Amino acid sequence: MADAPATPASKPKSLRRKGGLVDPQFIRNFSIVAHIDHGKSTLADRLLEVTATVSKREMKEQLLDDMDLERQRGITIKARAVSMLYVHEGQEYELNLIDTPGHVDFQYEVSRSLICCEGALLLVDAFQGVEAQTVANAYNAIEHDLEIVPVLNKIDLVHARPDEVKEEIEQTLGLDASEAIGCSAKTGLHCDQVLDAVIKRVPAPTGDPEAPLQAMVFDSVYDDYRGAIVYVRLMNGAIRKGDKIKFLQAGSTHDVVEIGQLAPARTKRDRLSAGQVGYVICNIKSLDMVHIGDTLTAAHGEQAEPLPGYEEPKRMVFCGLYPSDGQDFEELRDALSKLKVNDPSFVFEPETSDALGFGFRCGFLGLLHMEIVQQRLEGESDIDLVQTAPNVTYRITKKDGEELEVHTPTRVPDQGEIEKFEQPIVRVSFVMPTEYIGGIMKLCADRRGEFIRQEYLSPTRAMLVYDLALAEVVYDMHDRLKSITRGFGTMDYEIKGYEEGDLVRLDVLVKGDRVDALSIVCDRRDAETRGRAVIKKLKSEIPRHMFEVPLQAGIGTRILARETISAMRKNVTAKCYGGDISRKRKLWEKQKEGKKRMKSIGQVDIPQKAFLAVLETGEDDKGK
Ligand SMILES: Nc1nc2c(ncn2[C@@H]2O[C@H](COP(=O)(O)OP(=O)(O)OP(=O)(O)O)[C@@H](O)[C@H]2O)c(=O)[nH]1
Repeated sequence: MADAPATPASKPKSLRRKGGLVDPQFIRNFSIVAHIDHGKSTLADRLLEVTATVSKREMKEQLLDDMDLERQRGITIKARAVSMLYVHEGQEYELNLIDTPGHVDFQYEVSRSLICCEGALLLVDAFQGVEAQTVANAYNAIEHDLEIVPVLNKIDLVHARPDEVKEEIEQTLGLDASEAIGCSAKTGLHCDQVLDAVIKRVPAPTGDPEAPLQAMVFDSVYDDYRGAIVYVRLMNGAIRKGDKIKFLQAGSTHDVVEIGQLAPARTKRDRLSAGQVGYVICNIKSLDMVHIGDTLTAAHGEQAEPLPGYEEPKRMVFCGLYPSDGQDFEELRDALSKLKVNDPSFVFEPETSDALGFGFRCGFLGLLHMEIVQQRLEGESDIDLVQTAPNVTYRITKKDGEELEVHTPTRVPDQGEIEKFEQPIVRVSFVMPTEYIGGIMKLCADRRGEFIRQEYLSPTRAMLVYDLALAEVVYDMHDRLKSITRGFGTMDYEIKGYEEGDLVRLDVLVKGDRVDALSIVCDRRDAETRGRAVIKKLKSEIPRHMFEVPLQAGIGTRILARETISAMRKNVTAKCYGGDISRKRKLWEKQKEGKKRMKSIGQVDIPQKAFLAVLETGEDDKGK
């Protein structure tokens, strides 16, 4: 367990130098990298408890995941930093745990957080073993030159297999796992050893507290009362309340109103110096002015060099969001603007669709990010939304030399005008029990994946690496992987770049009218199968009308698939014979509710679900 609290007789040596600056040699900055559900948040909670940063009574489960939504989904979305004091062999240390999001959509944030650390705990579930994100996150940490401390979690489980998992770590990552610490984040067993290992194995930061201020912005959150709260890691120099500071990338200068650390609540400090991690508040009224990865320095006097590599986060997935009721357009704009204040990586712009009216095209870092934004929208406003199917960003060079970045299939020019049609390609790693290798290979082959390599992690588990079009991955790759491997497979991907493809725009016509929200971009060779599948799905989703509704899919004027919804008079109250008017009313009410989620195109009512018909790949029809 933790060292006993200091008594006057055994007062630990302070980590401060004369003059009050914290001596960098007594600071350790580290993060925990892990595959989802391997216990990162639980371990973070335990470390806070062992260091008495939070008492058991105060300990709400998974303190670091403080957003409601994160708690619901059990996924750490935004990076956070907590400072803990810990006494090791009579010396006081400041341990800063920088929490990183584990999901690929937030890769840029992960990368910025890792720059702020000197070491990382590589947390692996001692039963599940190494998974796709374990590998991806570990490589990421190795690339950032971090000292990696392997930790096997959940050793309390009867089926834990620590020795095999150690071997998997050595085999896949080439790390020495002989001294890996076995712990249980749930019971607290050996969690103190984890902290001792952090102190012994993670190097101290090397910054100079006397040099000009240079700090990395690795996260920010928006607070309604205080404005933007900027999380920084000081590389060099010091910062005090009242200082004038400058963001080098954004070029803006501000007065520092408050500085402090998270312990884990915001705790004011007089100053922060090289090696430390904390927050800065400057009354900044919009998160748009704060860029993750930016460098903070002094506004006057000697300025520091910008830290390497600021990047705009890349939005790879787009979809349209439309209010079901056109009246709600302004309300939706307000809701989206409010969301953006807290999440600058999300973008939106107004767009009109013949089918859906006025709405917004929204850009996300990835599919999970999209889901999260939608859930927040639904949770925070009660606008009834229609969402179009997600698509990726294409690059098109036209014959007249014009270059376009296209976020929506409707904007794809006609085939005859296109010289070059490019799409994003990702490198995907799958980790799974060996018996499913065949299934995954088939899935990737069907999606025109390019095989890169296969590795055995242990006699029973393997890793497959493929290059695939991002468009093939964003739709349902994860779901298919889970179903093929009965839940035992995991995947992760990184963007490789753009490559030319044989792509076409496939249009859908409902009763002769092209429905722009139903257009998709796909590989020419898949167009017919996709077209058939979409039409078939639409047929099952669109209710019968009092007239025939022909459905067609095609490229340009060439029709590839056709179905017809036959006419019917729908009399839903017919079965309520007898005169019970209240039952009839209930049915009518229900119908009205259903109508709200519909869009009328021409004379045809299309339910919201039908707009997702474009996700149909037609693979099921091929007998898979
Ligand atoms: N038996 C056992 N269960 C554990 C242990 N540590 C974590 N768990 C459980 O594993 C599950 C996942 O733990 P989390 O801490 O939420 O995992 P995480 O890695 O933070 O997950 P994300 O935040 O989704 O990335 C929870 O149900 C925990 O209760 C452990 O040492 N032993």
